[in-house]
Amino acid sequence: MIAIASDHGGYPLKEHIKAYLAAKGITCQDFGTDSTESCDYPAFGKAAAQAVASGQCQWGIVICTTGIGISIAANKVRGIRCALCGDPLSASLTRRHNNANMLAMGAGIVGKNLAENIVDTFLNTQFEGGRHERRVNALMAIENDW
Ligand SMILES: O=C[C@H](O)[C@H](O)[C@H](O)COP(=O)(O)O
Repeated sequence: MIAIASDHGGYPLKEHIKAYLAAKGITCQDFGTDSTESCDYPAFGKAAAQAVASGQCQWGIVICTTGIGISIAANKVRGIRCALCGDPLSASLTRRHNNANMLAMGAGIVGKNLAENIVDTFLNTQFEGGRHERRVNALMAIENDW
């Protein structure tokens, strides 16, 4: 199960990715928004991130116009490593090195075909562990410093 969310700027791409994944038999739990009517991205990024952090969903995908605001929102939730990716190599490396559990994309930055490629790469790439595990552990420990 994949948590998916967007603001108005990401809504059309969210709907496209949902349909794309559904055609592959992958189900998304949609945390909104439900139209292109103007809304505020923090609540939607937070809702999808909480679903991932709680274990309700394995992965999260969040989309706004740039991908920046909604990725910041998701990364405010404890346990989340949300990577903003605009290309498949970044999607691959953030899974291999950062063990990212959420993907953010900018609907104004990537087209539908590129977004599909980024999503496929993200979902099909494994964490490498090793030296990266030490770094990810140190990254998450920052949450306990404050
Ligand atoms: O980081 C923020 C997102 O890209 C938003 O989608 C964007 O700021 C929305 O802007 P507007 O209200 O002008 O559509």
